[in-house]
Amino acid sequence: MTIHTDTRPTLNLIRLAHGQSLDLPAYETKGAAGMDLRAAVEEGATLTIAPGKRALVPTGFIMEIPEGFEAQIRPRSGLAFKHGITCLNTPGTVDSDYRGEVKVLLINLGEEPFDITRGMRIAQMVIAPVTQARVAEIAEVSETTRGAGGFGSTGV
Ligand SMILES: O=c1ccn([C@H]2C[C@H](O)[C@@H](COP(=O)(O)OP(=O)(O)OP(=O)(O)O)O2)c(=O)[nH]1
Ligand SMILES: [Mg+2]
Repeated sequence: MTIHTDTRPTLNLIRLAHGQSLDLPAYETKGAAGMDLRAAVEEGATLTIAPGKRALVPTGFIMEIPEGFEAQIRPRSGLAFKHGITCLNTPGTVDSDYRGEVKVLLINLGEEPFDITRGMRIAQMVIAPVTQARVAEIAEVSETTRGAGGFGSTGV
């Protein structure tokens, strides 16, 4: 007998009033890393991002990320490639103790204005484990071959 147990962490989520009719964040394919996020702009309204401008786009939900995890808000490559639309703060960090509405900070790096309408899939959200470190102040750091070399020190 095979017992199938779903070991995935649970993302508890509440749809806000302006998110009620929207699909929940979802993995579009079986192996998708991210759940696509939908724009919770008003029905019939258009949020236009002019070239070079940015907008904080509501998703219409709040959530409880399980402790030990974070959510990363990342751009969708199709929007980036076709329209120059990306997340300004990518990857956006949603802390597990955040209880506000999840929002997506988009910027238009393209040459044309970009129109966002209700339900448009504007970004994706990856749930990932995080480690919190403790900080210990010390007098000296250990020696390594790299030392302080960085920013191209090994060649381009
Ligand atoms: O793309 C994002 C990034 C952040 N947030 C929310 C969740 C996150 O937990 C909170 C704070 O984000 P962050 O720590 O990146 O911003 P901050 O400028 O440091 O703000 P704060 O002082 O509130 O931490 O804002 C989003 O909804 N979307
Ligand atoms: Mg912060």
